[in-house]
Amino acid sequence: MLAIENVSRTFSNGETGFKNISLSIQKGEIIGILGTSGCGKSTLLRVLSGLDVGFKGSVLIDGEAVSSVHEKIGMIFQEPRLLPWLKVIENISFGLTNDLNKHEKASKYLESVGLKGFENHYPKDLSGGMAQRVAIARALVTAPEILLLDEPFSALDAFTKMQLQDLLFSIWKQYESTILLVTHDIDEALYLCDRIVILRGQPGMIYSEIVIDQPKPRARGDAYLGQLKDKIIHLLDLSTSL
Ligand SMILES: Nc1ncnc2c1ncn2[C@@H]1O[C@H](COP(=O)(O)OP(=O)(O)OP(=O)(O)O)[C@@H](O)[C@H]1O
Repeated sequence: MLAIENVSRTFSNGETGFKNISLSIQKGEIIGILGTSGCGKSTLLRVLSGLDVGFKGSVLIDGEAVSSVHEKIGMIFQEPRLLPWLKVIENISFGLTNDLNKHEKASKYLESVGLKGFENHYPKDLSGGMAQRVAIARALVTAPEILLLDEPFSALDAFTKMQLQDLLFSIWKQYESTILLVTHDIDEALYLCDRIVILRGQPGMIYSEIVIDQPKPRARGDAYLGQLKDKIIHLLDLSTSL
């Protein structure tokens, strides 16, 4: 379980990324974080990942405080961030320094993201969607219990995006990962998440939380999800009066 208790992050220049965030996330839950630009979503993920430890409050994984990068956490960013001089398989196994089975493990996750046969390609020879699949495999190879995703599909075309959303769903089913998904895409959050947390303000605070009590996999374009989308647009204060 991931417990976030009254966490705030203020930077040395006095800027506050977000404040007073408390959330309790159960194993296997998929939580969406939605909020307009600048409300602190990326800052929150950096804090949860252990990359940014200058926060107030507490972040606990299974009761243990996060105070540095944590082996139970895997992170996926908007861009794949692959090492261009390494082959696909080497990019995936990069974090498994002393693991004798690193090649086998990397091959397994390469296959789970649908890239069998691309082991020896270099990042420059991959499409954006393929590169992001490699980034997903690289995050999975250390078998993290919690996956933090920061707008992972926002740079991709609509079709690739849908394919990778389905890939994320199948990974969640297979590995029972706990997932925190920061996204600007309300449809994506409604398609994948059990709960959506809405941040508002600058600094961002939790404004609302919506539970999506619909079994997964869900149908894209479902009428009930459409109603929830309208509600979320309202909660985010995005609707314009014409
Ligand atoms: N290292 C930093 N130093 C100072 N201020 C920062 C730093 N990182 C983030 N901020 C500030 O914290 C606030 C939240 O930024 P953050 O990038 O987390 O927002 P976001 O919700 O992820 O935005 P977006 O949706 O545009 O990616 C912003 O006002 C930003 O300027």
